Amino acid sequence: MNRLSATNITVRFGGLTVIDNVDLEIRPAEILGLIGPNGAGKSTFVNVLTGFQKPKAGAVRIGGKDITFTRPEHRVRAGLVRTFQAVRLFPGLTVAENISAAGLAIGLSVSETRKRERELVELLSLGDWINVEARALPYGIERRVGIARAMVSKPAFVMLDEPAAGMNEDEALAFLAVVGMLRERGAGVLLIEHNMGVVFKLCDRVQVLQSGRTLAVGTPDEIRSHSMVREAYLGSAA
Ligand SMILES: Nc1ncnc2c1ncn2[C@@H]1O[C@H](COP(=O)(O)OP(=O)(O)OP(=O)(O)O)[C@@H](O)[C@H]1O
Repeated sequence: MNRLSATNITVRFGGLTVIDNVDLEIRPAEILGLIGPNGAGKSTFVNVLTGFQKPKAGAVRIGGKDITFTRPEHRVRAGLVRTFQAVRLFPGLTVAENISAAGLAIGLSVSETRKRERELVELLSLGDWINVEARALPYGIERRVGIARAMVSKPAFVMLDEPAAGMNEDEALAFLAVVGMLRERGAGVLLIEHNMGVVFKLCDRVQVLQSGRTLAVGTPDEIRSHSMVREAYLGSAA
């Protein structure tokens, strides 16, 4: 089974160790929640997985193949994609054009791009929006188009860094359905999310980072009842 694995990852900024010897694994068709207080190192870790940050030590592998020092665009070709905290759509292009642009950018043919664009529009219920320019989209739809763009390459692993941030309740619920769909299609998903209700409902496993180290990893039930996690992070919210 092809897994995305990171072993013994260490990241330093100057003299500051931000990630300290952390292991993480994402399996196909699972959603792994990555949680922890502000500054715990979650975004930095995703940057290491996706190639935007070189680790000081450790290795990242997909299906055993070492990709630690490959560039982000190579990782996309290897099946690993991310969405960004800030949406990066072309404001003057329509939804359909934004999705197609992502397909053409990774070298798909025009006909294959069109085919995948239609599939994604259907899958993500974007039919009412295809001819709308990105600049005019409601926020939740904009984020969904961002996910459609990330999915054009049919990724095996998808990294979502606070994808529901700024969404209203309805948008967040619609979004959760989309993340579930990624899993149904067999993708391994890493989800950074501050809403613990969402994390515990959606994720198959949860990894807790604190000060750049793994405090705990387990099923939502295990994490909810983990005494150190409750003390350090969840407080009475659990
Ligand atoms: N480029 C950088 N240079 C120096 N320090 C950095 C850099 N990027 C992040 N840091 C520091 O690394 C630590 C981890 O930051 P990171 O953004 O990964 O945490 P996070 O868990 O994603 O936090 P949040 O939940 O607030 O997004 C913080 O102390 C942050 O200030």
